[in-house]
Formats: sequence, C-alpha cells, structure tokens
Amino acid sequence: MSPRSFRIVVLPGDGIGPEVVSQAVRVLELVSSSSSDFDLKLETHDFGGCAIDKTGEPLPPTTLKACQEADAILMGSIGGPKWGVDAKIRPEPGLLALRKTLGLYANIRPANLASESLLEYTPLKPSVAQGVDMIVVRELIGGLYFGTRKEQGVEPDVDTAWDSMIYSVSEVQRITRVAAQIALAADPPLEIHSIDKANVLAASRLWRKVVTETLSKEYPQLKLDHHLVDSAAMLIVASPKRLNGVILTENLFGDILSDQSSVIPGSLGLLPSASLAGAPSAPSADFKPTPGLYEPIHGSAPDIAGKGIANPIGTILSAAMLLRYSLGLEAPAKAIETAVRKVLDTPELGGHGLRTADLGGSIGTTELGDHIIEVLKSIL
Ligand SMILES: NC(=O)c1ccc[n+]([C@@H]2O[C@H](COP(=O)([O-])OP(=O)(O)OC[C@H]3O[C@@H](n4cnc5c(N)ncnc54)[C@H](O)[C@@H]3O)[C@@H](O)[C@H]2O)c1
Ligand SMILES: CC(C)[C@H](C(=O)O)[C@@H](O)C(=O)O
Ligand SMILES: [Mg+2]
Repeated sequence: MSPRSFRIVVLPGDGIGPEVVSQAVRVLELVSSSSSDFDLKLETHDFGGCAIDKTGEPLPPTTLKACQEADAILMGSIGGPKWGVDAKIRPEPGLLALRKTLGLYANIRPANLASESLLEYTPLKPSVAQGVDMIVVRELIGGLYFGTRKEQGVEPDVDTAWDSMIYSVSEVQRITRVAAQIALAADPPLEIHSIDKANVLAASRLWRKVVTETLSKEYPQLKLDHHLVDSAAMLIVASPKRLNGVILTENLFGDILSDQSSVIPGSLGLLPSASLAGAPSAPSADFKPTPGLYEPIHGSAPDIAGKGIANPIGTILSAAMLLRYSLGLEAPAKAIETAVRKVLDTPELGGHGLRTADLGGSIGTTELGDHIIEVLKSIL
C-alpha cells in the first residue's frame, strides 16, 4: 500500500518565528522519514510582516489558498516593531483573517507542567505550581476581536474610538460543546470552569446563560462552575489547581489568561496551541484528516529575535498536536511529547543544562532541537 500523503503548510512568520519553526520542521521531517505508512509534504509560505514587505499584505492570496488546501498548518509567530500599532498595514489582521476564513473557532491551549523538573523554574512556589493541569479552550473568531469598531479620528466623533464585544447563542453553544468533548475525553472527565465578566458585560451574561444551558441539557454529567475574569486571573497565580480542568472562555479573556497560565510551567516559550473548526476527534481507524492551525502561544519576541536563543518547545509541541488532531497520528505525537519531556528531565543528557535561557539554561534553539531529535530517533 502506498503511504498516505499529507500536505502541511508552514508559515514561519517574523522575529523568532522562523527560528522555532525550523526546529519543529526538523522534527516533522524525522517523523515522516521514520514511517512507511505516511508521508508529510511540507511547503513554506510568506505570512505576516515578511509578507507585507514582499507583497504589501500580511496574508497574500497564494498563502491563503495554500492554507485552505492544506491538511494542516504549522505557524511560528508574526508581528514586530517594524509593523507596529501605528503602521497602516499590520501583520496581526492577517492572522485574524486566516483564523476567520478557515472557521477556526476553537483554540485549545494546554497549560500543564511539561516536566516535574521545571518546578525549580516556575516563579510560583513549587507547591503552588505542582499538579497544575489546565487546558484553556478559547473562542477564537468572535468577541471584541471581530465586533464592529471605530478608530480615533474617524468622523463624526473624531475623539472617540470603540470596539464591540458581540456573541451569538450559536457561537457560545459550539465552543461550549468543544470544551465538553475535551472534558469527556479524559478519564475521569475534567471539570469545566467558564470565565466571563457577567457582572458588567451583556455579552458575558449571554455567555454564562448559554454555557449553563448547553451543559445542563447536553452534558449533565460534567461539573461546571463560573468565575469572573478578574478573580480567575488572581486564582491562576494564587492557587491554579482550583482551575484544573478546562478553562472555557471568550476570545480576549482567553488570550490574556493563556499567556498568564504559561507562568506556571515557567516560560511562554513552552506552550503549544491548536486552532480547529470543531472538537478534536480521538484518533481511530476511521479518523478523517481535520484541517487546523498549530502555533505556539507566544509572539515574535523582538527582544530576542536573531539571537538563536528562543525556546522551540512550544512550536515542537504544536507539531505534536498537529499530528494528533489533524492527521490522527497519535504514536508519533506521543513520541515527540516524550522526547521533549526526556530532554527536560534526564540528568545524563545534561540535566538542567539542557534548557534555553528563558528556563535558566544556556543552550541555543538549534542545540535544544538537536537533543530533542536525538532522543526522538531512539523512540520512533
Ligand atoms: N500568534 C502570533 O503570531 C503572536 C502571538 C503573540 C504576539 N504576537 C506578536 O508578537 C509581537 C511581540 O509581542 P510581545 O513582545 O508582546 O509578546 P511575545 O510573546 O513575543 O514576547 C513576550 C516575552 O516572552 C519572551 N518569549 C516569547 N516567546 C519565547 C520563546 N519561544 N523563548 C523564549 N522567550 C520567549 C519574549 O522574549 C518576551 O520577553 C507583537 O507584534 C505581537 O502582536 C504574535
Ligand atoms: C497576535 C495576536 C493577534 C494573537 C491574538 O491575540 O490572538 C496572539 O496574541 C495569540 O495569542 O495568538
Ligand atoms: Mg496572545
């Protein structure tokens, strides 16, 4: 039987994006060459600030078309001071357009301690960070990011600017179902913590009502509680285990809380994400490839770009999520996660020295990639 062939579009982007993506590409190439069952065909496209420089737009039509035809997309990060908030054409709207066009409403951001040995790097007390296991499920194509807005300087009220947070019942229902299915896939099922600002915002009152109704009608076996976003932000650093399980929240709150949750394992550079147009399906014999966009949760880190010191683990773990959720390839996905954990944990491999600077180490991006590749070779 000829190997199944998967088309993967790679969008390195800006800043540290190309540096971290190149390590994840090495990992995917190794996975592909180690199997006779499937073949990963990787192709790189311009996206973000680098695409603005070349073509005048962040998401050129050729890139969008390739993404629409791909089985999955691996992205680095986009943006940077060259295309800052005052620029006429900026990279970030390109990312929002890509997410919206592909209908990727479910953003899944696991935040757990990738390794017990990271405990010494968490800025929290080890006793507070130990045992944290949360998955942020962020609504990705609604809310303030996509509501109507007005920039300052536009007539008639030149001195005002505004954005609107809009959610419909169906938008909240579908992301609630994704959170529920993720919660149910665990044994025992995870608790759901819905985060909103229902004491002030109308959109949050709709959110809370729809989450409550959807779960009580369709998933009555799941435990649900509600937190206001300000107090949830406090809990994530004061006693994060109280939020173990699924954190279900809207677009902007999810953006903020997921960066905040990266404090627990110790670095923003560690955390991966998947953006899907539905709930992830469990790998099985009849698994159908499901397109998705996979990216670390961090940005282009202009302060360290070009230095070769960025942590590639969030991007490598995003590649593992890509194999699992889009292609149904559970074994290599697990192998990558095991290799990352071993490199972080195993003393004979250099122990705590095998870290990039964000985790107190001194090795570079490529060297960390080399170690992960070596361990992965022995597992595959
Ligand atoms: N999905 C994306 O492409 C994405 C996500 C977030 C921010 N951005 C963009 O990135 C640009 C910079 O944003 P920012 O500086 O606020 O956030 P950032 O995430 O780029 O960086 C925040 C801090 O974390 C550090 N950091 C981030 N990733 C790291 C890694 N892999 N290894 C080690 N350290 C890492 C940085 O050095 C910096 O000190 C902005 O233009 C923003 O819009 C893009
Ligand atoms: C770059 C920006 C548009 C993006 C977001 O806010 O969604 C980023 O912060 C993220 O978390 O992916
Ligand atoms: Mg963000």
